[in-house]
Order: sequence, then C-alpha cells, then structure tokens
Amino acid sequence: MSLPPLREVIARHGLSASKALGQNFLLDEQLLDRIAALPAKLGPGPLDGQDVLEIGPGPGGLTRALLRAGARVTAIEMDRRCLPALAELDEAFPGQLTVIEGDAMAIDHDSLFEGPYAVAANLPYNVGTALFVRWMGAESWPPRWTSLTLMFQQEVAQRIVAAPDTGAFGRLAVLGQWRAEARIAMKVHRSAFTPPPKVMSAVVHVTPAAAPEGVSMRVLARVTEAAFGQRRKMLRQSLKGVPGALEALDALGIDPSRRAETLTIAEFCAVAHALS
Ligand SMILES: C[S@@+](CC[C@H](N)C(=O)[O-])C[C@H]1O[C@@H](n2cnc3c(N)ncnc32)[C@H](O)[C@@H]1O
Repeated sequence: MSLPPLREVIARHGLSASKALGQNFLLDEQLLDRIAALPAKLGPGPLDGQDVLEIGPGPGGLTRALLRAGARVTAIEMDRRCLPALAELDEAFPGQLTVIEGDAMAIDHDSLFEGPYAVAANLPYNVGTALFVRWMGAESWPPRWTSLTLMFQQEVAQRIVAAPDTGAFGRLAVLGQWRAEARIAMKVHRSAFTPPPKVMSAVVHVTPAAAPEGVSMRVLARVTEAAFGQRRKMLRQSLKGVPGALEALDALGIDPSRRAETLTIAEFCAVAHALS
C-alpha cells in the first residue's frame, strides 16, 4: 500500500527535530530501502519473516523500509510525539510492528524476542556508541542478535572498522572485530538528513564470527583499556598496572617497546588468553 511521504508525516504530527534527543531524520525512501536491504546483501540473509529490533524509529522512515522488506519490527522510541505516526505504520502493516515507548539503554533487548533477531538503527552518536559497546560486549557468544546495521558519525564508523597501525585503531576496533565482521556498508552525506548534522555519517554492518578460544571479554577489555588509555606510551609502561601482562608479552615474544596501536587484534587476544 502507498504511504504518505515522510515529510508530510513529520508536518502533520508536528515532529520538529529535537536536538536533545539527537533527532536527524532520514526521508529518502530509496536510501532507507538500501539500508534495510543490507542484512540480505551482507548477511545473515533477507529480513522477510525475521524479527528486527529498531532503536529510535522517530517518524518511521527506516521502520517502513524494514516493514516493506517483510520484517517483524519491534521498535523502541523515547519520544512519545512519534507514537501516533508509528501507529499509522502499524495499520499499514498489520501484525508486523510492535512499538515500545522507552529508553533503549534501560531495556533488556534479548527479553523482547523468543529467538534470534537483527538490529537496525539510526541513532544519536552517544547512545549509538554506548549500545554498540553493550551489543559487542556480551559475555556469551554468539549473541542472540544476528546482525547490527547501525548509522554512526563517519569518524566513529572508521574507528570501529580500523586496522592496526592507523590513528583510528583503538578499543572500538578491537571490540568490533575480535569476534565479528564489521564493515562500512555505506557512506551517507550529511545532506541526506533533516536537519543535516555537522558531520558525515556511515552505516556499519556487523555479523558475529567465531570467538577465539579461551579469551575472556572482561580480560580483553581490561588489557585494551590499559593499553589504549596511554596509547602514546610503550606497552611496558601502559600495561604495568595489569597483573601478569608484561610476563605475557615476554612469553608471547611481543616487544614491550611497541605501542598499543601497533598490535594486531590477534596479538591482543593472545595477551588476554594468557591472562584469562
Ligand atoms: C537520528 S534520529 C533517527 C530517526 C529515524 N530512525 C530516522 O532514521 O529518520 C534518532 C531517534 O532516536 C530516538 N532516541 C534517542 N535516544 C533514544 C533512546 N535512548 N532510546 C530510544 N530512542 C531514542 C530519538 O527520539 C529519535 O527518534
């Protein structure tokens, strides 16, 4: 069925963008359909008939693209002004949409679904990074989510997919890549948003991969936090406060005069394995 243009939905429901809620809306439906198609293109597969968690649907641009792709969408939105617009989508796609009013940071996402689910979101920067850390930091692996399709500021997206020996390589890269495939699937110009943000954006697509044996997430987080907390220092200095870390470097033949950003993710995992 044909839906009214998003611009009209926003005007009719008085959804002036709130800065405090990080609202920059996407209105280009072709772009939104391309984002919703990423799980089909890059894995794990088409969304048709699948459960999808969307955070921050706002006026529902990405939501309608996900619904068009045949997904069963559970959407968490903090701004109650958006609920009537989302109710219209529920009418247009009966039985496919559940809207939860609330703060996505305060909700246990796994408890919303009986089985696996994909995640899709265009989120404000601070909440997006915090949720990413939470999704990637799960103690048990593979996680219940099957993919993450997330809009970030381009600079954050680059930190997530960064390779060693680059300025962008740090804790987010290790977190995003040590047991997952993370890539920039699409760059999105700031002019695609209403209102346009100051910086460019990019969609990151993540699928879980096998976790290396015997590496504890907690220990890996401790090591990367210490190493990148003083990224300009040599490891012998930055890892001094992590019990056993310097001995682990020695046993693994990792030169302690190297700096954190020169270590590969496999080397970080080897250090964490030795300490786990
Ligand atoms: C960048 S806008 C994107 C809106 C829409 N998905 C789009 O692409 O046009 C971010 C949305 O997230 C919502 N939001 C912000 N913080 C949130 C939170 N902690 N939990 C749930 N929704 C949140 C905002 O109200 C807003 O609707």
